[in-house]
Amino acid sequence: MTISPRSDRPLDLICVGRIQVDLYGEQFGGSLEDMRSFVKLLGGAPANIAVGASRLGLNVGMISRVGDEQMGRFCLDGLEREGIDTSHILRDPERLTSLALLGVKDSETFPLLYYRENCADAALSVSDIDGDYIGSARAVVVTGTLCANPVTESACHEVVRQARERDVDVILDLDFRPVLWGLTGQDVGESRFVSSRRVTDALQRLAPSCDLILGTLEEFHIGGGTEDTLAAASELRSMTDATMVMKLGPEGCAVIDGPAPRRWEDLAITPGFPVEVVNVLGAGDAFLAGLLRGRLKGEDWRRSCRYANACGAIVVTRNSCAPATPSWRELSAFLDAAPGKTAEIAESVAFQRLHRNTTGRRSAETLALVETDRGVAAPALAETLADFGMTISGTALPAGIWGVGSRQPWKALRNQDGDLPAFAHEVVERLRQLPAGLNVIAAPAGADDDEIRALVEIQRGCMLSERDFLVDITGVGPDSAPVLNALLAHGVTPDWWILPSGEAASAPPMIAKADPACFGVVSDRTNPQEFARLRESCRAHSLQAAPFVRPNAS
Ligand SMILES: Nc1ncnc2c1ncn2[C@@H]1O[C@H](COP(=O)(O)OP(=O)(O)O)[C@@H](O)[C@H]1O
Ligand SMILES: O=C(O)C[C@@H](O)[C@H](O)C(=O)COP(=O)(O)O
Repeated sequence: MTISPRSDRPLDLICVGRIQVDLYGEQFGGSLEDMRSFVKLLGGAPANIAVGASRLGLNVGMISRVGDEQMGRFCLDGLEREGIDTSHILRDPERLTSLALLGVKDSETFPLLYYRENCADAALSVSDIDGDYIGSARAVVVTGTLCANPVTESACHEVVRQARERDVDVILDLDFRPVLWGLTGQDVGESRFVSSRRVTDALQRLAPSCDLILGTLEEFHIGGGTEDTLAAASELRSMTDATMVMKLGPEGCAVIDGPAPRRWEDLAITPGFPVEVVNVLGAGDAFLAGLLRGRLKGEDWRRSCRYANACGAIVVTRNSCAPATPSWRELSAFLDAAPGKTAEIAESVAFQRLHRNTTGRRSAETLALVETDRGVAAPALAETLADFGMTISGTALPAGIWGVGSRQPWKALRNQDGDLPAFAHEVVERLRQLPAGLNVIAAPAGADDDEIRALVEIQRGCMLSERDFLVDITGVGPDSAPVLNALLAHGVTPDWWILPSGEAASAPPMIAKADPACFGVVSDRTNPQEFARLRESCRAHSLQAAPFVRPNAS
């Protein structure tokens, strides 16, 4: 694959093909029949690749279709929040967005059940392909599954034709899912290989037009039409000059840039990173994102393969696909780990927070905190606040909003039942049941043992339910610095700190030192000079500064 010098093009990459909702089983160790609850995530291999590449700093767009309904909007919204250009994803008024149900049955079985009958992305057709859009990118990714139906196969060939005409690199992820070709029963969607001449022929029609072809061993077998891996590579080589990359699971990967090797010993393998496997689904998509981050930013194959292996390894340690893919900061931290320490790093809380706080997050501009007292939250106000955090009492409020803390209720609650950590535990349970978009503010009275334990517990709950956690120490008295220090020292590391304006400017160095993944500081901006000092101090420590909004001030 040559690196296109056309860096003037607005997009680095366009991914073409399925966008779907992944419904991920939340219980480990059961079959899909026994699964009791599912979490809804963005999915579909090309969408996963797009998310991964965007998180690593590439400019990415997609060509596909989603249904013009709630699930389609969920996918578009997710892609947009990841910074992906969705201008060429059609909203199909007649078809539904596809779904996949996934789970972890045991350490080697990851059931996958597709709901794709007449789905929106399987109707992507030639007339949806805009040559100028393709020409705005340096590379396009197509996947073998596009060839599984005649409509998307024609669209795929049109993408490739337009790309060739416009000097855009063509990347083919062989991506073989036998069930999507009707080669297995619906109940074994996870099956990775069934020999089929029809599939081999379809992939071989694409191969000559590609610059880069990727696949697992099974995917090379189907692409080459033989289960002898080296013979398959040689067969593909006889019809394409593309660089070929073989994904080898935990072993890493191999690049075949010239003639196919005759012996295994001649394969140039870049070794993988040892990690504890939770779920292998999505590894290949993250792998390709990492590989492209390397190649499209001018790195050599060796380094690009290291990026790719690291991305794949990180994803297998997590129980999701697109949401699990790492940011550039995460990938860099993983690569900096001492040899033999990668498994430890991947599992550390600090690494998980770095992931959370460097992926798909809101910026200070969109974080508004409204100060309100207990009882003030009228339904209308509550509705406006649905997306933001509130300091409110621990009781249910109108419009389904439920928060934690506020100065006196925090204390009152402890006095009421005498056990603050137990209350915090209850909060964690409740958080799982609340809709996305509600964040949590806790306002401790100080930093005693009970409070610290409660804050750490709620922090864990926020992480699990993907909510921002804010700790408000504006009420702790005139000098909040010792409280801030004590909380940080005991592992209270919220996404945002809410600090009194007079002292806020001195806090960022302390926070950044103890918790480099912190998102920022929220403070009152009634004194513009103090707020400006805070902003400056935050900027110097890679933190954001966000203002309070007072309800009567807007
Ligand atoms: N168990 C593992 N340990 C470490 N890295 C892995 C593991 N499984 C996969 N990877 C990484 O992810 C890449 C893709 O995984 P693989 O299972 O080969 O492909 P796919 O997900 O497409 O089936 C591998 O080449 C490797 O870099
Ligand atoms: O696109 C699919 O086939 C399923 C995806 O939604 C899911 O995210 C996934 O399983 C991707 O896994 P991979 O093909 O193993 O990378």
